[in-house]
This record gives sequence, C-alpha cells and structure tokens, in this order.
Amino acid sequence: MSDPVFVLGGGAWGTALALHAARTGAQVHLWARNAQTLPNGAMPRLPDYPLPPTVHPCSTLPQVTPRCVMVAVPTQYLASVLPLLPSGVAAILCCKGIERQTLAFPLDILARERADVPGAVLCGPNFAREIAAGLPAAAVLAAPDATRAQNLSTQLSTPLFRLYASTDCVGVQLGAAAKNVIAVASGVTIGAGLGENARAALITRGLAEITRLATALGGQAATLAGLAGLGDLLLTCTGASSRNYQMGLALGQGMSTQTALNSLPGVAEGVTTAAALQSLARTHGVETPITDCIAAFMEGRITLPQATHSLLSRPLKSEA
Ligand SMILES: NC(=O)c1ccc[n+]([C@@H]2O[C@H](COP(=O)([O-])OP(=O)(O)OC[C@H]3O[C@@H](n4cnc5c(N)ncnc54)[C@H](O)[C@@H]3O)[C@@H](O)[C@H]2O)c1
Ligand SMILES: O=P(O)(O)OC[C@H](O)CO
Repeated sequence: MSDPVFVLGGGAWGTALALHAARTGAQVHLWARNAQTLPNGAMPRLPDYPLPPTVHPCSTLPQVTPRCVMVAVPTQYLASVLPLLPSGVAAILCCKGIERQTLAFPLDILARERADVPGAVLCGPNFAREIAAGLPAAAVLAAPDATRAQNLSTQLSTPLFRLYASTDCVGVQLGAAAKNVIAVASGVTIGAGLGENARAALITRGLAEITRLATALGGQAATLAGLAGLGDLLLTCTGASSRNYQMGLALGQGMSTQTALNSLPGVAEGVTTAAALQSLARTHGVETPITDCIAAFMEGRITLPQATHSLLSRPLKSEA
C-alpha cells in the first residue's frame, strides 16, 4: 500500500482535497481542530459528502511518514498549523491569500517557519463542492523546483482533476490571492445594480491590474492568463457560490463589512488580502486602482458612489 496523504484543515477545501486524495488510492488523514463528523459521516462544511472509509478525520496526526501534506486553512492561520508538518516531506499549500502583517505569500510563510519542509502551491478555479462531487476540474501545482512540481502533479492528478505543473510560484500565488479581491469588487458591481457590462470591464481591467503587479514581483504574464489567474478570476467573479463574490454582493446591496462577513458560509480571503495587496503594490510602485477602491470601500473610507466615480474618472489611456 502507498504512503498516506495528510490534509491539514477540515473546512470546505481541506475536506474536498481529502476526498480527492482518496480517489488517487491513498489513505488520507484529515486533520482538523475539531474532527467531529456529522451523523452521516460528513464534515460540517461539506455536509452532503460523507467521508469514505479511506479518509480518517483526526485532531492528532498518526506517527507515520506521509507521501505529502496538503494544507488548506485560511492564510492568516497558516503559520499556526505549520508545526504539524513532518520534516522533509513536501507540503502543498492550498490557501489563497497574503499574510496581512508581513505581506508574505504562503510559500514565504513556509520558508520562514519551516525551512526543513519542501514547499509547493496548488491553485486554480476549484469550488470545493464540485471537487468533492468529483466533477471535472483543473489547477496549477507550482514549486520552485521543476521536478518537485512535476512529481507532485503526477501523483495527485486524476482523470477528473488535472494538475498542470509550473515553477512560477510568484505568478500562481499572486493570481490566487488577487482574484479574491477582484471577486469582491465583482459582487459589489452586481449587488449595486451597475450591470453585466460593468462587471465584464471590471474583470478584464482586474486581470490587467493583477498581471502588472505579478510581473513587477517577478511572475510571468502567461501564468496570469492561465488557471490560477484568468481561470480563477472568471470562476470567482461570476460563480454565485463564491464567498468572495457573495461578500461583495452583500456590500453592494448596502450591508456593512462586518455584517456581510458574519453572514458568509466560510472565509472570504479577499477581505484581508485587499489591504495587503495594496501595500505590496505601493511598495513596488504599481498602480492598482480596483484594489485600492475595494480596500478603501471595505474599510469605510469611501462610499460606493465615490469608489465608482474614482474608477470611472481616471484619465483615459491606451488599453495595453
Ligand atoms: N472553499 C473553496 O472552494 C476553496 C477552494 C480553493 C481554495 N480555497 C482556499 O482554502 C483556504 C481554506 O478555505 P476553506 O474554504 O476550507 O475555509 P472554510 O471557511 O470552509 O474553513 C475554515 C478553515 O479554517 C480553519 N480555521 C479557522 N480558524 C482557525 C484558526 N484560528 N487556526 C487554524 N485554523 C483555523 C478551520 O478549522 C477550517 O479548516 C482559503 O485560503 C481558501 O481561499 C478554498
Ligand atoms: O468561495 P471563494 O470565493 O473562496 O472561492 C473558492 C475558490 O477559491 C474558487 O477557486
């Protein structure tokens, strides 16, 4: 029997990844702070998907060496679970965000906390519920080392969940984090009744903004046109089940940031990422008008009409 897979995080994404890893034939140990399942054997965040016998929920990991560890907790809590990682075993970070206090991406947090653990990231257009259901999907698995990226993507791919290997960790992580901010803005656009034309323009200019910042940080523009960039941007800005989109929708309908957050079925990474992204952009001298507006709007520094006016009154310029 092959080595098991560990998954850290019993929320929607960790649970979906555990179900996926079980489909590769692995025994899966799904670590959660509260590993209690529902009466039907499902985890609370994905109540319609009972765990198969090969997925073992736990609050203490077994003393065995896994093949790899997948980590799916919100970015702000990533550092707190890293002590659980076994030394020398690849950790695939599956969160999409930036640490607010340090402006660090997930792989930087891993390098800072656990230099003994080889890292990779997995990002793409993937709603947890659809991965849990085994519907077809694709994502990018990026690592600084090409062989590691290739080996992990081969090990963890199935015919229904295709993982493309990459070494552009900056582009993948930036795309994954920033799409959540643009998705909040997209929800605001629809919630405020600004229309589908406005949303399409926002997604397109959002991609331009993300690509500008990613390339300034050393990422590749092609990565932002791929699954972790455009792919995830499209899904999260248009898919009604996105928590980031739902957050924006509620804000656009006039709800306060805190009330909207409280009403969400899970984390909306875009809320903390907006300010972090804005700080990163300022440090690198990159213009990010959509991110700036959504960060200011969520913090209550500007009203929705002011945010809209600020975006629409920018000087006209060439598209490229
Ligand atoms: N849900 C999805 O469809 C999806 C898909 C791809 C990526 N992601 C990303 O995965 C990450 C986790 O999202 P999710 O959907 O599983 O979130 P969720 O809201 O469903 O679950 C929250 C998770 O955070 C953990 N958590 C909460 N507070 C914590 C703390 N103080 N310390 C440690 N852990 C804590 C919970 O135990 C749980 O695992 C996010 O970065 C998200 O962007 C989610
Ligand atoms: O529900 P969201 O907005 O966190 O989006 C989930 C995934 O990131 C989509 O790829």
